[in-house]
Amino acid sequence: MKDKAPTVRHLFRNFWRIAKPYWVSEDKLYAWGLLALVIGLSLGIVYMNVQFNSWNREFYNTLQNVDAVAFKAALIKFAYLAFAYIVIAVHAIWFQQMLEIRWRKWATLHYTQKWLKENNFYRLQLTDKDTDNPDQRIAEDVGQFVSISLSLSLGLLRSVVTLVSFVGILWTLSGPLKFMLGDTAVTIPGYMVWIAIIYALIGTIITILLGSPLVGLNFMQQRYEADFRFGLVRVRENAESIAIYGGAKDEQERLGYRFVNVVSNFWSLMRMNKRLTWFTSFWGQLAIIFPLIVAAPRFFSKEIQLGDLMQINSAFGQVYGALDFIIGSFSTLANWKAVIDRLTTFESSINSANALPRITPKPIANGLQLSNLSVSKPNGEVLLEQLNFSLKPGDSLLIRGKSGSGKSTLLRALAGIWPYAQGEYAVQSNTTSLFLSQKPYMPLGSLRAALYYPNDVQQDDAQIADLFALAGLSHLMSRLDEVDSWSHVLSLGEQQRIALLRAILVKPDFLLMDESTSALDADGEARLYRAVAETMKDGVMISVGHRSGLVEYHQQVLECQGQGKWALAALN
Ligand SMILES: Nc1ncnc2c1ncn2[C@@H]1O[C@H](COP(=O)(O)OP(=O)(O)OP(=O)(O)O)[C@@H](O)[C@H]1O
Repeated sequence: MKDKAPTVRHLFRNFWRIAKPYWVSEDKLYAWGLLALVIGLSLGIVYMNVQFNSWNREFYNTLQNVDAVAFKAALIKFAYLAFAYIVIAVHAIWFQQMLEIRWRKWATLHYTQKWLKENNFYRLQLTDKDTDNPDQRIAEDVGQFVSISLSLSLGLLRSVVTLVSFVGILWTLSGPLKFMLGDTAVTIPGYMVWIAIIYALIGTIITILLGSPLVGLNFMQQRYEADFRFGLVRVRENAESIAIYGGAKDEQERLGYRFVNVVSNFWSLMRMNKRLTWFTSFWGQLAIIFPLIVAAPRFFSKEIQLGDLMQINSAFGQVYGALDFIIGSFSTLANWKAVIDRLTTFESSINSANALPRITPKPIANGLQLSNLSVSKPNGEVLLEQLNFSLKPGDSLLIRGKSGSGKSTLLRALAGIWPYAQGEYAVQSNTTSLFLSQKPYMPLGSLRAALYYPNDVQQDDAQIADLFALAGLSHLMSRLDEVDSWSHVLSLGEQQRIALLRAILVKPDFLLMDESTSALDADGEARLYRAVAETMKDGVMISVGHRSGLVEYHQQVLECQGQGKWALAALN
């Protein structure tokens, strides 16, 4: 686990690297079209604000002139303006959210595919040093990235356009400020504009100084939250083992440690936010009254009317509001940077997982053939050195040896998922293979789906009934289409029997079994092995197992002797 946020110098380059795939994807016409629409509506809102601003002058002048007719007309005008504003504002949000969900949908699919592609999710566990909790990256960060990117960029655009529009208005309205500096007469044209800029600049600088620690703290908060959640998920997934060990107290402590991080980091966030809010609220409140104070002398000297004063006030508010955008969204900006950092790390972790070597099997006419294949641990320690053997359809091999000698790892290499292997591996092309591990995988869904996983479900109930009878699972026949969490409901032995039946139903060309009958009694194992061996009589069957009973179903044995050594012998 890393302890501090990575420093991403090229924030915008990283942003574009993450964002670009969508904006050049097959959805690009829709994406750019919606963006143009949202930009148009945002500009419409600025236009309406300009209208409201000049309405201010008209309206307040009717009050100063005590003109009831003009007052009524101004109210009617307000109703039109307000209606148009509401329609534009509603649709601006609507289309922005439409763009947001399309982009998120696309990006989530993109990341899920990238993560699942070519076993990257598995390889990530082997290489992963930087990326914690890929599930959170995909489920939360992608959504946040899209939503913050849109709101920030559109907010920025709106602020710039507001600024450009209202600086002109404020310049014209505010008039020059004239005063004497010693003997010299000084004139500052459009002085309210300068005041607004200085006011916002001071605010921004102080906010940046106060708010900068928020970037790192937000990053760490997300990480601690995810670590804590992961801890809870582990307890749920290993509920039985923890209960049997009586490990609840220990787990409570572990979860407590993880949650302490969540709480203490949150306190730091609170302190930073408090410091920041003291200032931003003070500055925001001052902004309401400040322009009135600064412009009041010209009102009292009758240079401007009440309407002008109010219009100046509203224009100052717009200019300051636009400049204030960065101030107000400082924590969002910090959050955005943190999300980009996390997605960038995730993306590069997937890339490095993807870049791990792959052993690409060469095609041969039939069976499989290993020539000088060496299998190692991730740290380079050799488990099996220069393996040479070949198996033809109808052959079967039993792999034995002491614990830790590399039996499972060899099966992983043969299944094509272990990256740390060198040498030649040739295999018949266009074949199907099935890997059964000691703890079979039961997908979420019906028992029937689990039985055929990962192939298409068939409806051959007569065959399933025969197989269930053979495996002693007839009591499950009536629950075939029931959806349940089968990995928790079924005993390990039952799950292993389901997995073996899967091999019979799927009838692969290559069957790799890693102690997949370890939880069965000797009789059950013999019955099922016989049926599996019969199914595999035209395929290749490779088993890892310790039990002597397994010898009967295999023709050859590979003894893994540790430190790279091995020996191959014929059985029977
Ligand atoms: N993902 C991994 N990362 C690091 N080391 C690993 C990984 N997987 C396996 N190893 C190491 O490789 C060695 C061989 O493991 P493997 O599971 O192949 O042994 P095995 O012979 O099948 O043992 P057992 O009979 O106990 O199942 C072990 O020392 C193990 O710690």
